[in-house]
This record gives sequence, C-alpha cells and structure tokens, in this order.
Amino acid sequence: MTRRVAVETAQPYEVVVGHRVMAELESLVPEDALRVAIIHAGPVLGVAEDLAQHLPGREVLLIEAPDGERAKTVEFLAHCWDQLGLRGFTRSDLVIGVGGGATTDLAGFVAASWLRGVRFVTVPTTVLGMVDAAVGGKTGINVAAGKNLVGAFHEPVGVLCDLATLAELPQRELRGGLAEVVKCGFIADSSILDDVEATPERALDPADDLLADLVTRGIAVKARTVAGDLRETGADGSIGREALNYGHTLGHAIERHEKYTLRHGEAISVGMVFVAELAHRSGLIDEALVARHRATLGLVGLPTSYDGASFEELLSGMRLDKKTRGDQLRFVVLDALASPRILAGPDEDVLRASWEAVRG
Ligand SMILES: NC(=O)c1ccc[n+]([C@@H]2O[C@H](COP(=O)([O-])OP(=O)(O)OC[C@H]3O[C@@H](n4cnc5c(N)ncnc54)[C@H](O)[C@@H]3O)[C@@H](O)[C@H]2O)c1
Ligand SMILES: O=C(O)C(=O)C[C@@H](O)[C@H](O)[C@H](O)COP(=O)(O)O
Ligand SMILES: [Zn+2]
Repeated sequence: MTRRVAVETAQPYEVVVGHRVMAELESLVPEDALRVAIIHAGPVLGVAEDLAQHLPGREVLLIEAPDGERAKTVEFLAHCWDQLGLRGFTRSDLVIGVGGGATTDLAGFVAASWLRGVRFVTVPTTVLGMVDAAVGGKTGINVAAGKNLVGAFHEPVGVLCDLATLAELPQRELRGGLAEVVKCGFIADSSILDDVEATPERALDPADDLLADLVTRGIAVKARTVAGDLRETGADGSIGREALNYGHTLGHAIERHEKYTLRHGEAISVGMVFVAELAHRSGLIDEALVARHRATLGLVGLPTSYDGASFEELLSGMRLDKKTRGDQLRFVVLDALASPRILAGPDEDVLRASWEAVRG
C-alpha cells in the first residue's frame, strides 16, 4: 500500500511512503532539469544507482557523502559546490539527497546555497530520515561551536520514503529513528505511544505494517506542524514549529560533547527524559508522565540516562541552542500529554536537579 502525506506550506509537496516507490521520482523531476546531482550515503549506493535509472535523458552526477555526521561539514559542502560548478549546474537543475538525516540535511543545504537555491528532492533511507529529517526544509551542517548551527530553510519539492530500503538498516539505527516517532507521540499524537507500547517489537520490524503506519503518522505530525510555522517564528503566538525540538536542547549538547558517536535519536531520547523531569519539577506534569517517558523509550531500547559529561559542560552547549534568546535558555516542555509549550529561563537549580535525575 502506498500512503501519501501532503505538506501544505506555501509551496506544497507530497511525502510518498510505500514499498518500491522509486518510479515516482520521474514525476518529481522538472522537465527543464538537464542535470541531477544525487548526493548519497555510502551504504545506499545501490539506491542511488536505482534512482539514476529513473532519470533517462538527464546527466546524472553521483556524489558519495562521508558517513553520518561527517557529511555535515563545511569541507564536504565546499566539495559538493566544486562538483556542481565543474558540471555546470544551473538554476533549473536538481539535487537529490539519499540516505539518513545527516545526508539529506547536507544535500538540502547544498541545494539551498548553490546559486542561492535550486530545487531538491529527498529520498530518506533511515526511519529517522523518513519520519523527520527529509520533511520540512531544515537543512544545514555542524560547526565547531555546535550542531546544525549553520543552515537554511529550504523545502524539498518531493519526498520518497521507500520502506524497502530499510531492510538492511542496523537495529541501532531503527531504534534511533523511533526516538523521533515517540517524540511525535508525546508532543502531538498520543495514539503513537499506545501502539509502540503495545507491541514494541513490531515497531522495530522494518517489514511490519505497524512501522509503516507509525512512520506515516509521525510524518503527519511533522507536516502539520511545519505547515503552520515553516520558519519557526511562532508568529501566531502558539509554540509552532519549536514543538518539534522536544528533547533537542540537551540532546544536541550531548551529541556535540560525544563528538557525534551517539546516534541523534539516542541523544534526544535522554533529552526528552530531561525535559520531562524539568516539567515535573516546574509543576507542569505529574510523575506518571515522566515515568511514561522512561518506560516507552526504554521499551524500544533507547537510553534514558547519560553521565558522560558534567552539568556545566552541557549547559554551555545548551546556551547555543537556536531557541535561546539573549541569555535566556528556552526549553520545549509538556504541560500535559500532547500539549507542548515553552519554559523560558528556568532556575539553574531546577535545571541541575533535572540533570541529576537523568545522570543515571
Ligand atoms: N532536518 C531535520 O528536520 C532533521 C530532523 C531530524 C534529524 N535531523 C538530522 O538527521 C541526522 C540523523 O539522521 P539519521 O539518524 O538518519 O543518521 P545518519 O544520516 O547518520 O544515518 C545513520 C547511518 O545509517 C546509514 N544508512 C542510511 N540508510 C541506510 C540503509 N538504508 N541501510 C543501511 N545503512 C543506512 C548511514 O550511512 C549512517 O551510517 C542528524 O544529523 C540530525 O541532526 C534533521
Ligand atoms: O523540524 C524541526 O523543526 C525539528 O526541530 C526536528 C528535529 O527533530 C531535528 O533534529 C532538527 O534538525 C533540529 O533542528 P535545530 O533547529 O534544533 O537544529
Ligand atoms: Zn531531531
């Protein structure tokens, strides 16, 4: 079964989810795109080659990205610019990102920055990429000061999630992807949590329909959220897109501290437990909801504690989070299940106590 989720932003596009949906690529590539650059992760070279078969009559340039976060560097970005320049890529040409979130974030930023913006398509091949990174147009790279600190909002013209590509995805990556799925459950659609909790082993089976269903429902949460607030301005007074950053303030600081050896999903899993503790200590949620964070994330094998850094080290990382305004840290917290809000400038004592609670 092929499922479709519409992302109703100013330039609407579709996310296609199904088995063997690569043939849909042809309809996404504009006729005037004479050249197509496919930037892909190493393990999915076969997927990139398969996509190239669906581009008859176009000049196809395959660019292999360094693995994982090593793709999200200014050096590799510059390498991609050089390649596009050598091949004469013009504004009517196209970039396709194929791989996990790291590869599609980088490919998207290549597309956003080349000639100040060319069209791009994402073909995510991890659960995390499908449910989150490939949709919504946040693109970028990491720099020494922190994760995703340089980038642009640049939306894809289409997203192809071919579930068949997940067959060889390591279990650790599947678990990491479920962190963003569970995040969607806590911030917006609690039925996701019910289903993960009922049969966690099915949620971790790439051949099971439940995973396809959870991925589609997670994409629906993301699509709805970005459609309301693409550029994360919260202009209508609601939390808007920042809700999707649940667990990321501490999560990104941990990733950076660990030099990106932890999976993104693992780090934000700890980050979600941290903000649950913070919300509880700020009188917003009860202990049972905090316990549900630990239980649900634990059921799919995600970490819920971390003691690899001092509070001070992580605090300095958190200060460069994009939600920070001036000297004020801002966290996405819940005030009830599926009801996210911002907690601005919590006392350092409360932060420290919440940190102690996740230190394991
Ligand atoms: N732009 C966004 O909105 C957004 C949202 C969430 C996460 N992200 C970013 O996404 C990144 C994390 O993404 P990720 O978890 O997909 O990690 P990743 O891109 O590092 O991929 C994980 C690993 O799986 C490999 N891989 C990819 N597809 C495979 C397949 N089908 N079979 C076997 N191996 C495969 C990759 O080569 C890599 O080694 C982070 O950089 C995070 O910041 C961005
Ligand atoms: O799409 C969003 O908005 C998100 O916050 C989704 C996150 O899961 C994702 O990791 C994103 O890259 C984080 O964005 P950042 O702005 O904190 O870098
Ligand atoms: Zn994330």
